[in-house]
Amino acid sequence: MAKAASSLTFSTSLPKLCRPFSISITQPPQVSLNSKKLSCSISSAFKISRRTVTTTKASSMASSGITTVDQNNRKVVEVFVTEEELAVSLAKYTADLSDKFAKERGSFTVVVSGGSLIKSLRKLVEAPYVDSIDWSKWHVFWVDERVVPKDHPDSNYKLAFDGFLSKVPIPSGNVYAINDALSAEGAADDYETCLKHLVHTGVINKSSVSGFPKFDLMLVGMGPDGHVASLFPGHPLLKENQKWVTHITDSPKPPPGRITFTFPVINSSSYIALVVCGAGKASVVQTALRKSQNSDVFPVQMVSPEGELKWFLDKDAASKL
Ligand SMILES: O=C(O)[C@H](O)[C@@H](O)[C@H](O)[C@H](O)COP(=O)(O)O
Repeated sequence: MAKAASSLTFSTSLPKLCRPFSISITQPPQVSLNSKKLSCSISSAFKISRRTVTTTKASSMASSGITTVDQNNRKVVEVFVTEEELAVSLAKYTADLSDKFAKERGSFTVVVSGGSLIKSLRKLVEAPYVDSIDWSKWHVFWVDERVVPKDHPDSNYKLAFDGFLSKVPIPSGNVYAINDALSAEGAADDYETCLKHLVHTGVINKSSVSGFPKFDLMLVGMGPDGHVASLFPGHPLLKENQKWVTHITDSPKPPPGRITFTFPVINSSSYIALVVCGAGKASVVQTALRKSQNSDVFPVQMVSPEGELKWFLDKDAASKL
C-alpha cells in the first residue's frame, strides 16, 4: 500500500494520453510523523483506481493527508492532465447519471452554475452522448443566476443556452430560467415557488433527511475566492438555513444582483460534481482538500452532499496538492 500511496503524484512531463487517477476517500487519514503508521493510515483512507500517473509529488500530497472529509460522505477527487480529458470524463459521468436517473425515476434533475463549467460540458453535445442521452428526461435548473435579462451577456441562462442547451433536444418546458422581469428578491421567491411546485408534482425529489429538494446532479464551478453558486466568503447568506433560494444584491463578483440556491439545498443533492480548472484556484483547492482544522474558510468547504461529491480538477488546479 505504501507503493500505491507514493504513486499519487503529478508531473509536468506526463505522457500525453495518460489517464486520470481517482482517489476515493472513505475516511480521513490519520496524519502521523511515524512513517509506518502513516503508511497504514493512508492505505485505509484512499482507494486508488486507474492509477497511471507516477512521479514523486503525490507522496507529498499523501503525507500531508486530507482531513476535510466527513466520514459519512463519499468524496472522490479526480485529476486530469488536460481540461480536454476532464471534459470527456465529465460528459461520461453526466451521461451515466442521466441514464441511471431516467431509468430509476423517469426524470433527471440537473443543476448548473455559470462560469467556465459550461465550456467543460461541451462533450455532452458531441457524439456519442448527444445521440445516446435521453434528453426528454432532463430538467435543468441554475444553482445561481445573475439578475439580468436572459439575452444579456452576463446571463447564466444565455451562457448555458448558447453553449449547451440550444444544441440538445431538452423540452423547452423543462428548462427553468429565472423570471428576469423581477427584482433579485422577487426572482428568488419566484424560483423557490417553482421548485416547490416541482417537488409537489414529483419532478424534483425531496430529501427525507433534510426536507429540502434533492436534485439528482449539481454541476458547479468554484471561484478563485472559493465561492460556489453565489455564496461568497464571509457573506451572511452562507448561514441561510430556511430558504431554498435566496438573493444577493452585493455580490463581490459582478453583476451584484443574483439569486442563489442555499447550502441546505446544495447539500441535499444526490450527486455534486465540482469542476475546477486553472492555477488561480490551486490554493483554495489545496486548503479545501488538505486542511487539517475543522473551520470552514471557503464556501466550497461547506459543500457536503447527502450523496457523492466528486471533484474534477485539471492538473493546474491540483498543482498544490
Ligand atoms: O454565476 C456565476 O458567477 C457562477 O455560477 C459562479 O459560481 C461560477 O461558477 C464560479 O465563479 C466559477 O466560475 P469560473 O469557472 O468561470 O471561474
